[in-house]
Amino acid sequence: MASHNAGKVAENAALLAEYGIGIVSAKELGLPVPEETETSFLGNATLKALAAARASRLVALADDSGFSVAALDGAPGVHTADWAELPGGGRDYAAAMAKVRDLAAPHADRTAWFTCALVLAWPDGHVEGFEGRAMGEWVWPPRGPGGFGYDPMFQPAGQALTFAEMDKAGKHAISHRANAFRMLAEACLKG
Ligand SMILES: O=c1nc[nH]c2c1ncn2[C@H]1C[C@H](O)[C@@H](COP(=O)(O)OP(=O)(O)OP(=O)(O)O)O1
Ligand SMILES: [Mg+2]
Repeated sequence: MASHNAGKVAENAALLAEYGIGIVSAKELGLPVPEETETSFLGNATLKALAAARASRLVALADDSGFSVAALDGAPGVHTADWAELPGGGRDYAAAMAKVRDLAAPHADRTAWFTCALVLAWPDGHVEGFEGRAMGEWVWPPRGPGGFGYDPMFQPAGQALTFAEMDKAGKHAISHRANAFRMLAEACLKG
């Protein structure tokens, strides 16, 4: 798993476990954190998957994902992690969520969504990519202890709970990550 984010690694591990596939993370293998220089989720996922596959000589799965607000023209989008980054290293998601809220609050439209691009890469350079979304609204104040990242400020369409208030199965039933994973499983894991 070409990721250094424990929340993501856990969610993808649970999705893969249903197919009897175990993972080792790039962090556990001591692989470097690649610079995410592309302008799309699929572009950055491809770059991360290829870097890990070539370095580990294993099939690698990368997950590039982010939070988007309609009133902010899709920001933070591919820069979602950057908005949480602290100058001295580490991340502050409470501050990142507050920044989104401050910029979005003047706008009546509260539409928001998560995107997840999953890319599988083989050591020979072959790649397969899939993108999923979860539509909903941003809410304030943030609610819930579960999930990770921006989950406490996202309420999926038709739901009363935020992603952070749902249990793992509840988030997986409708998440951007599970939606992308369903396509990946259909194309690469079944049969
Ligand atoms: O389900 C989610 N629920 C809440 N927040 C989420 C979710 N999925 C992604 N996110 C946030 C975390 C991070 O701020 C950014 C992804 O950034 P992104 O570069 O793809 O991941 P990352 O740097 O955390 O780990 P890595 O690149 O090593 O896989 O969006
Ligand atoms: Mg990243």
